[in-house]
Amino acid sequence: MASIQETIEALRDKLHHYNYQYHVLDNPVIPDADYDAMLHELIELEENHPEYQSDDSPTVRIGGEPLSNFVKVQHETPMLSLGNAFHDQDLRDWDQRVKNGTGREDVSYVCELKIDGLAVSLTYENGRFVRGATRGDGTTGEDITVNLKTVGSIPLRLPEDANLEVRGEVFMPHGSFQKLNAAKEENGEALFANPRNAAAGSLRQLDPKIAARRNLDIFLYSIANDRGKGLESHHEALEYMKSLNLKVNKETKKCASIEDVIAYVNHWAEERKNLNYETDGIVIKVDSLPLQQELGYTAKSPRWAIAYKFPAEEKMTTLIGIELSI
Ligand SMILES: CC(C)(CNC(=O)c1ccc(Oc2ccccc2)cc1)c1ccc2c(N)nc(N)nc2n1
Repeated sequence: MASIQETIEALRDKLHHYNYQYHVLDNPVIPDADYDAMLHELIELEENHPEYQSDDSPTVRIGGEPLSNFVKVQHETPMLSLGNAFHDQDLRDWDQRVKNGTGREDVSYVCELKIDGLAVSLTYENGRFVRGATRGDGTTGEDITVNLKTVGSIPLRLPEDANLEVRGEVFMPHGSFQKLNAAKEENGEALFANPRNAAAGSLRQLDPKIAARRNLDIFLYSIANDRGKGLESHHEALEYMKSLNLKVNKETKKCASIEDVIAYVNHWAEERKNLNYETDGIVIKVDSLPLQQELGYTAKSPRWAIAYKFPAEEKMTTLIGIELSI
């Protein structure tokens, strides 16, 4: 007969696994009703046995008590911004600067969709999610850990005791955005102008139970401190992140030349309308980490990365109002 503690631990492991399959692999392995039943069984067990409470239990995803304010967080590694490109030629000029800066002709790149959401930083200690923060001004952000714990695609524990900080973009998928605005319309409340504002507004809620209802999602795109992993390329870093159950966008692609990059950019300039989340460009990075180090940084952004910006679409105007809690 398993002890209460063994039962609780086994339930947690199973729920973490089902959560990963559903939110990261987009591959549900049990019906939602079964997941909910197991989650409520765990909630009850934890309530009756507070001595086994754990802050990386799947039950934290429903959100605890509201905060009175957000605590400021200093980023160990600054969250930098990106230089912009608007035309194919800008990308060729940047490629030439990269080649001049490294003395190499054979530079390969990684292309990533630029998600129109909110940049965040996630810190894992001994394989457990211990802190999540907004970008803020790049040096100081806000601790929104309790809200990020409600995002199903953010693992609360990793498959190994890794210590790392990763960066990514939290976003609200189109379907969730439409549902949220329909509910606000129903309640005569001000609508969100776009999914980015809806995601930012949801993460700025002091009550994590509201964030938990907003169906937020995340794509991770860099490791801020790959201590001791000895990774050679950005592509490897992304593979390592995937091996840790971290969600990396599947459209990310390695490109052998800037012409391949331009082909990828022009493909997604059209294709992005078929995605179920907003993008505002493509981020291109030199793949080799040693070449990234050689190129270094300007005051606010890396020389080894650039953002190709898609032309902004005209935005519909909406009433600006105080967001009540839905
Ligand atoms: C490339 C980087 C700017 C992240 N990298 C950093 O922020 C960063 C920060 C300090 C670094 O090293 C330093 C350490 C200490 C001091 C200065 C730099 C290295 C990278 C970036 C920014 C925005 C991105 C975005 N919206 N989408 C995708 N897909 N990728 C993105 N990538």
